[in-house]
Amino acid sequence: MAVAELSAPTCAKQGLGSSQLSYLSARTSSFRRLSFRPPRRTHSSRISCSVNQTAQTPVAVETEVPKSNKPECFGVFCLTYDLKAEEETKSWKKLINVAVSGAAGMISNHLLFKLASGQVFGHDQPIALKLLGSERSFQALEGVAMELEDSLFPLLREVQIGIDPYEVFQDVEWALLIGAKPRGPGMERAGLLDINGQIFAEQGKALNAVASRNVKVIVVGNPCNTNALICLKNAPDIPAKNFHALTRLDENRAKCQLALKAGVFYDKVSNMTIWGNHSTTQVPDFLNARINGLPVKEVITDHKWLEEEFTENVQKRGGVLIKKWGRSSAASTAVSIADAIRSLVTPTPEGDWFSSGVYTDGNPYGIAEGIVFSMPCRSKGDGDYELVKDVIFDDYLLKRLTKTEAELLAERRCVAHLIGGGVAYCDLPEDTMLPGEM
Ligand SMILES: NC(=O)C1=CN([C@@H]2O[C@H](COP(=O)(O)OP(=O)(O)OC[C@H]3O[C@@H](n4cnc5c(N)ncnc54)[C@H](OP(=O)(O)O)[C@@H]3O)[C@@H](O)[C@H]2O)C=CC1
Ligand SMILES: O=C([O-])CC(=O)C(=O)O
Repeated sequence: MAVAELSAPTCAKQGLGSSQLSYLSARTSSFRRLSFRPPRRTHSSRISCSVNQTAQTPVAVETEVPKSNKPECFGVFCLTYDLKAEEETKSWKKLINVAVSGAAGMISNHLLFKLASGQVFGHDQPIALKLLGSERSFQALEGVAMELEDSLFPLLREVQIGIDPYEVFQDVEWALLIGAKPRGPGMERAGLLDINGQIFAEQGKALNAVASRNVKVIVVGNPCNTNALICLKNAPDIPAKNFHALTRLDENRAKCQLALKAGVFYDKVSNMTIWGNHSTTQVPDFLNARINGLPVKEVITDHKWLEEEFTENVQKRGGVLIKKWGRSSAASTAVSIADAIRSLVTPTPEGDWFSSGVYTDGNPYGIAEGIVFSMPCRSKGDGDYELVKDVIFDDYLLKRLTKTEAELLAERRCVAHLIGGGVAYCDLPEDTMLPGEM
């Protein structure tokens, strides 16, 4: 049976019972997933919805809301408008589909509103948000969708909520994978890797089956490097290069610390690389970074501070913040996800670069292949990136790189069963920690 026959809700009247319809739809989806994969839809067949009712003419909205062809639209987003006609008149770009997992979580609560406002993809870029939650979070997800409705963002054309990645990831061009289980008391890191690994293996398979062939994936849920590795290994039809683990928050933290020490505003700090794992072995590279265009070591002459205090402050910033806040960084993480996306969709300023955790195959630095490792990247603004070649290394940096590389190789051994690598063997270094675990 086709998706539309099974669950397409006749869209509820605005504000009346729409969330119940969406909820039922999502619940049936989770059953359907066992035996059915929905066929891929083409972009040209999609009719989109709008919240900006004054700026356009609805196709037919009177007392009865027309039937939507979207099986899992939410509330006001089920109203049917002819986006194409409007796009032409307003010279907007083609609608993009962006999936967000863990959409009812804290980071998403900041990020979704940035995405919908146009701050991230641009003010001429209409967007469809596809929110992935779970049975556990479904009500909260409805609450998020209601807040998005009430925000009246002109660029937000669709909101879908669901619990089945095979439906939510349909045709997505960006997948922001934030949802992950936090490490609980007494839980071994190997246990965390395994539990979250299962989530990212399933999501990789779903992306492989239904997402755009050129989908860009940013993995935020921890441990994000190895989760990204699991995800890409389970999505063999999508270029491995398209997968990122978020280390932009670490880059931003490092810039802030250097600016503080040098007594300059943080926009004067550039060329900041975070190497390696998003963990306490990460390496904030003060050898190649610059302040006001000068090497950091020329501006900050206290090299002991750079090697010890600065490095540790960045590595452990997440943990310190958790102690203060009682929860992990959410707002600044959302900002850094926005930064990471913008760095891929706008050209990198001449001479500068940004950090991202990317697949190491073919890297020019001699880092082991087959892992996801944060490295310096530059983009032409087309969603793709190149690794930066003109970086230098010294003994201190090389020693640190070896340590974070060893940690990622150990994490990879631990999840071998999830990446087609045979039997898992977990021998993680004892001091392996997420930034938030300090
Ligand atoms: N890379 C980085 O720089 C950073 C990464 N992080 C990581 O981002 C992730 C999300 O953080 P945040 O939004 O603050 O977390 P929240 O706890 O607010 O939300 C996490 C979401 O993950 C989902 N989840 C998936 N599986 C489970 C599970 N088994 N148990 C509980 N929740 C689960 C839940 O959504 P649902 O029920 O819908 O699945 C939940 O809403 C975490 O892994 C965190 O460590 C945080 C800061 C920085
Ligand atoms: O460990 C966490 O959840 C928080 C985290 O990654 C960070 O703050 O960098």
